[in-house]
Amino acid sequence: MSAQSQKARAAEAALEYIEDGMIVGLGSGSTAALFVKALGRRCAAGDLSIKGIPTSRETEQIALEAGVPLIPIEQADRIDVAVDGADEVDGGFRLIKGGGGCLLREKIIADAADLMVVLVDETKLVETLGAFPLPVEVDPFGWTITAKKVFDALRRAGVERPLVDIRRQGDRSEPFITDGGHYILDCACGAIEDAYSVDAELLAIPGVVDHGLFIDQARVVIVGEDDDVKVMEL
Ligand SMILES: O=C[C@H](O)[C@H](O)[C@H](O)COP(=O)(O)O
Repeated sequence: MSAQSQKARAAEAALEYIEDGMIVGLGSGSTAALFVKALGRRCAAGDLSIKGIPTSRETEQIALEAGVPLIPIEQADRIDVAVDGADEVDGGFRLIKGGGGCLLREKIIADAADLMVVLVDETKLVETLGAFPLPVEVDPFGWTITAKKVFDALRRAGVERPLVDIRRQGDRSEPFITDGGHYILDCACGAIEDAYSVDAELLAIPGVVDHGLFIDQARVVIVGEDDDVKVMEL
């Protein structure tokens, strides 16, 4: 069975965490999109009354098409649950996110939510984070200087040979621009043994806006399998 159907199974299972009246953070990426569509079906059927806050323009569009009622984040005094995908998940529910460049808004919403639920297919489960390049969101001003500092920071945090590369888009001549107007540096680390050090080192660099390591945020991980779903709670 394909990763796509595992993702769809996880997306359906996440509906168990959604109750009437909730404010729901809507993650980004292909797995979160399946959840948003499933949520839209429940709303359209009149089974659920919720308000969603999207973590990206793309998710906003998907939610509008799916019929999920949205509110601007400024109107929310709390977020009950954030449901999102991930690029990697380790045994301590630490994540790498940002493969689609949405990490900053995803982290703002996950941090504000009472509960973060992560949806993945089996391929995303890892023993050690870092095979997936860590996305680091940076201000465009001085990004070449920031990139050197990111390299040094990763070395200090124990990554032996980091490769730091700016993400490009389109014909690959232009830098990829996030919804917040920033650039992304993709940092091939191989293995991240000490996520806390990487987090602290990167956040100490002035040009770094945020990075794709989500530590101590996910409390529920739903893994879509071929014939089932595995729900893991911390
Ligand atoms: O920026 C993108 C997000 O962090 C996604 O949630 C992450 O990349 C996983 O995406 P997908 O579900 O498409 O694998």
